[in-house]
Amino acid sequence: MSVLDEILDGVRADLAERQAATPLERLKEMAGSVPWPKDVVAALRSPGVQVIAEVKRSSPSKGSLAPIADPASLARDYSAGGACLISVLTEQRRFSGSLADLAAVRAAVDTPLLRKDFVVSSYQLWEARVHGADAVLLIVAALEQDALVSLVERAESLGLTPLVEVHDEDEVQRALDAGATVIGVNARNLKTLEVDRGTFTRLAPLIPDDRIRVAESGVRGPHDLLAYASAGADAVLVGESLVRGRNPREAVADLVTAGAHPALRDRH
Ligand SMILES: O=C(O)c1ccccc1NCC(=O)[C@H](O)[C@H](O)COP(=O)(O)O
Repeated sequence: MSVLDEILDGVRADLAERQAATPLERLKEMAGSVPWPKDVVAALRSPGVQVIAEVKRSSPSKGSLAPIADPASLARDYSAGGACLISVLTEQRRFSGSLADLAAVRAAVDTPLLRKDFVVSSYQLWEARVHGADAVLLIVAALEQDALVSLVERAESLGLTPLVEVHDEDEVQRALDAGATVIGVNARNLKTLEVDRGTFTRLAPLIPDDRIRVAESGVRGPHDLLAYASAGADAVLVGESLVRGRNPREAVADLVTAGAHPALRDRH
């Protein structure tokens, strides 16, 4: 069984428990008292290469990365450093995240938030809304095409921006067919878990200029942001190097400064 299939099995089991505890109708009522999500597309279209900073405690590829006892405090650092979007991993079994992390980060910062999880059901979109997300990750490899199309539409109807993640040429086409505006190319191969930054260079030209291209994984510092930028990235998504570094605010600020270089402005 692949790592993705293993993760998805766990996600479905945990989801069934949450659905039993909180019926969808209750979630819908709760969403009524949560502010409408922020415009993530506009934020990502700001001049320069934008930085998406991730709250990531552990991962299947590296195991434990950082304890992150206070995700709200880390998010405040990311926000102070100039992150355009904060990604909060909510998957529990392999990434040690939770919806409580998302809610805590929501209460701490005004920066737009991405719920980073393995979304297989519209129930998870409602959860994302209720816990304060503005965007949700949809992984093409985890979804049949009709499910992808329906989740993109449902996310947008709830005001959530879908970040549609791809790993190869076929998945780029599926993301485009599903009408995705924001497309993330993940350099981490879901079968081997190895990072190959060349994946972005190969796939970015297949994504039209009117979409937003996000380079995900493998950013160790400003040099990687600049390399992704020269291959066409409008934004980079960064986890490990920020949570393992000594000063997340400065690390984000260094990336933001690199992304704001005059040569990288007016890219949209
Ligand atoms: O990080 C993993 O090991 C992983 C394994 C299987 C599916 C997804 C995985 N990571 C999710 C991500 O996409 C990254 O957290 C994100 O792109 C940040 O990457 P990095 O900066 O390299 O931590």
